[in-house]
Amino acid sequence: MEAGLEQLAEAEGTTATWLKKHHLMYTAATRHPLILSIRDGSIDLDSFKRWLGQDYLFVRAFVPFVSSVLLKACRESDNNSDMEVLLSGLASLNGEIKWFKKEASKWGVVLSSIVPQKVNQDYCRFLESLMGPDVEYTVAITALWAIEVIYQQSFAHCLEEGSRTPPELAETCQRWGNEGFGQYCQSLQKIVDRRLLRATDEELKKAEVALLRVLEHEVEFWNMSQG
Ligand SMILES: Cc1ncc(CNC=O)c(N)n1
Repeated sequence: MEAGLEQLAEAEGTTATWLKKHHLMYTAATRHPLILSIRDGSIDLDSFKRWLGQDYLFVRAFVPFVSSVLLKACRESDNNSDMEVLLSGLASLNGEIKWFKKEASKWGVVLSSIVPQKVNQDYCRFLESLMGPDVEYTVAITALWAIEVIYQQSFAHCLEEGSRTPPELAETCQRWGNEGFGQYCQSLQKIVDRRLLRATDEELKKAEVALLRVLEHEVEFWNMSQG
């Protein structure tokens, strides 16, 4: 039984093993009360607006982070297609920033006067800590995958059958819950698993720690938005 499970995990990749090992934290991040309240329609719209404003600032800080991972891929990757996956992710952030501006005006959220909260600053500082040339590509792309997959899993949950997501929030859920974004996350996960197969023990440890830090920051980010 034990060996069977381990073999399965190995066939699935290291990321799947880690998500099983840390499933409580993973569930805390992807099934947070704020997400569940979107899904059941009981969401407090002030929480949503707070999330919207703070997430806009986060995404602006996320652009240089994704660029730094792209730069590492160009320099360190053993596979040509990594660059294309990362470039598509970077390109989609252009539309995302435009979407935030449109969505903010729809809700009467004035983006120019949003002040980053401490939780958001801490998360952005964490991103910055992964941007230096001393951080391995494998570690940085593990964090990127984790950041993306948490949003994908969270918002896809709000689109599942039986969910009662308010129609005015459907577009938000679509943005990260759509199938194309799901495929992007899977592409990232495949890259991470491929890199982890060739990683040193030290890199493996650092990558797993990066995943855990992302999970913690994401839970804090939802908590902050909920107020
Ligand atoms: C806090 C947080 N985590 C992940 C994402 C998703 N990535 C890019 O949009 C996001 N927007 N915000």
